[in-house]
Amino acid sequence: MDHREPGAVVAEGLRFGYPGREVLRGVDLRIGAGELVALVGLNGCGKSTFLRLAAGLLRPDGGRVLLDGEEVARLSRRGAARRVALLHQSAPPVPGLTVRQLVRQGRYAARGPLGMLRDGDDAVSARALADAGVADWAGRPVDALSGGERQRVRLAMALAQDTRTLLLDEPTTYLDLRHQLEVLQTVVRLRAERGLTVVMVVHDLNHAARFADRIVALRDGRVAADGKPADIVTPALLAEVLGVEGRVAPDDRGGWPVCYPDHPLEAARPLRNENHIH
Ligand SMILES: Nc1ncnc2c1ncn2[C@@H]1O[C@H](COP(=O)(O)OP(=O)(O)OP(=O)(O)O)[C@@H](O)[C@H]1O
Repeated sequence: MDHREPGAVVAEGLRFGYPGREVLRGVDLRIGAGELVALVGLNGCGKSTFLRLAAGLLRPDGGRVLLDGEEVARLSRRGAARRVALLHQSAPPVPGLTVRQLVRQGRYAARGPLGMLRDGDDAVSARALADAGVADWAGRPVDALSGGERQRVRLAMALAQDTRTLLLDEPTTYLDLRHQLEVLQTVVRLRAERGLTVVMVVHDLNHAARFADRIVALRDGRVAADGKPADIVTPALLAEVLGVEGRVAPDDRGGWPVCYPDHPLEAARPLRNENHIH
């Protein structure tokens, strides 16, 4: 795996804290170009913080993140936004702004120095609207859409950046089951068609196990487990990383592991091995 390839994401000894709260305590992770990785862990374990560091929106306190072999913290905002797009749960939309207008904002990094739209911008925006399944709402104000509809518009906005790397922070939040599957299948398809690298935070371990090539679990500010779903989705992962007692069995058609969570544990069980539980 060449970690200087376009699309590769590497974290080395990554540390970050908010005032009075240490969140990441040394994350080491190497994601090759074209991988589809699910990031899992308890609420507050630092998944969104990791994505924000990888997108260059936060600066590490220690260590670094490399995109295509270049240190993100040294890139300009625009330079980072040409390499990586982040879908996150952002602030409420500007009143009256239409879906088309919002999605075109995703093109800002690709524009010239005076913010001029370039040839092809409209085509890229239109393709992003179609890929996210929101083309029919292009003329509607974003603030008049439901939570689930807005979430798909956020996906379109991230796709409009047309980057090799996509970071998706809970892309299925607010979506009904059908649209959760539709978005995840779209992500899988785009990864296959365009060779995208995708890192997505998902809370549903069954979605992670079915759609991702690899699952990375964070706990206590570090990578607690990292591997193929079939290798690492076990009752131990449920107990030690997600704080749940449960069972795991292979899907009878696809073979991927399916979790049956039974009870929350009082606290996540101590890690059996300091580094990796698989
Ligand atoms: N802007 C901030 N200022 C201070 N603390 C913050 C800030 N953003 C996040 N935190 C804290 O940092 C920790 C990690 O937050 P983060 O959002 O990265 O977690 P997460 O794993 O994405 O959680 P969730 O699953 O709930 O989305 C949490 O304890 C959170 O309260």
